[in-house]
Amino acid sequence: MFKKIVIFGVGLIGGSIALALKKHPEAPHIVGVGRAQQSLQEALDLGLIDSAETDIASALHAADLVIIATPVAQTPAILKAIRPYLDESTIITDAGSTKSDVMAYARAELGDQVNQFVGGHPIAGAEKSGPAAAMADLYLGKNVILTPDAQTSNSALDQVSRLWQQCGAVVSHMSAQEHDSVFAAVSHLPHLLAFALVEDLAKRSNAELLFKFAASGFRDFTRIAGSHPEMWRDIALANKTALLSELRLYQQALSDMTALLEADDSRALHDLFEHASRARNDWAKSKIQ
Ligand SMILES: NC(=O)C1=CN([C@@H]2O[C@H](COP(=O)(O)OP(=O)(O)OC[C@H]3O[C@@H](n4cnc5c(N)ncnc54)[C@H](O)[C@@H]3O)[C@@H](O)[C@H]2O)C=CC1
Ligand SMILES: O=C(O)C(=O)Cc1ccc(O)cc1
Repeated sequence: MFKKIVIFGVGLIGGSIALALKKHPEAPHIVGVGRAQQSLQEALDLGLIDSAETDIASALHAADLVIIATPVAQTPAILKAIRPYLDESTIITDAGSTKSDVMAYARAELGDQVNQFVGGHPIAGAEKSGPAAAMADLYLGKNVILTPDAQTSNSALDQVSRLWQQCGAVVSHMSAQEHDSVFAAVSHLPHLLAFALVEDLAKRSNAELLFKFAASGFRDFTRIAGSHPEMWRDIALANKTALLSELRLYQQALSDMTALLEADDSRALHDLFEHASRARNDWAKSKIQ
């Protein structure tokens, strides 16, 4: 178990790591470093962290792990700021939703200490953000992807794996590039579609009427459009190439569906819905087991 952990960004993701670790008998001392004094104070009041620091040198003194859980575009500045205070055994990891950008930032900012960096991404979260949204059981049974490369130290990788296992998660490894192409399809694209649909309706002159009668299907499809704007701006820009390719595939799927509807192709529409419905139900069943 780590003895002193510094978390940059004590919101939903960083705060949930802190709460999960606090359930262990030998819980580490957890220091929070934040951008907004108010949310750091909230994290202290909620008992997510043991102390709050604004001074990076004191925050990092004798720290054995640094976790970056901020929007991904904050990563290079944080790595630059901590570099002078890292000793040779301090491990650095992150929880960002994109990984090629983060791995490149680590190579650019950490120099010969890049082997101490382990890229990570918990596949668990919510449309809610901030310290008050943190949950001790957020990671129970959930996947965490780590993206080691040829330079990553095995010992750092093992220790970060164990940290996530202590939070109840199931750890897998992938290259950063594979990670970004998988999550462009199953996470980043759906979030953009939800934002696009809500925005399209919200801009219409009869938006009030539309929202008044929208029901559970709309709620399910658009829940994630309530997510944090800065976080999603950063994810979209960081994973732009993979996301643009998913958007093009989706546009083609919409064009194909439009053509079927225009042609009143009842049989093809039914087959498409049947195939998609079976795939969705099989996926949901496989998640319950
Ligand atoms: N929300 C989700 O469901 C998931 C989010 N992630 C990733 O985790 C990261 C954090 O997301 P959340 O916890 O949801 O966001 P959040 O908004 O709940 O928390 C982020 C915290 O970082 C702080 N912050 C921002 N810039 C900072 C800086 N330069 N230095 C120190 N603190 C700073 C903010 O004040 C905030 O308290 C993001 O990179 C996101 O892509 C990963 C998996 C799931
Ligand atoms: O709210 C939801 O259902 C999510 O999908 C949360 C989420 C958001 C970003 C991630 O990188 C991983 C999980």
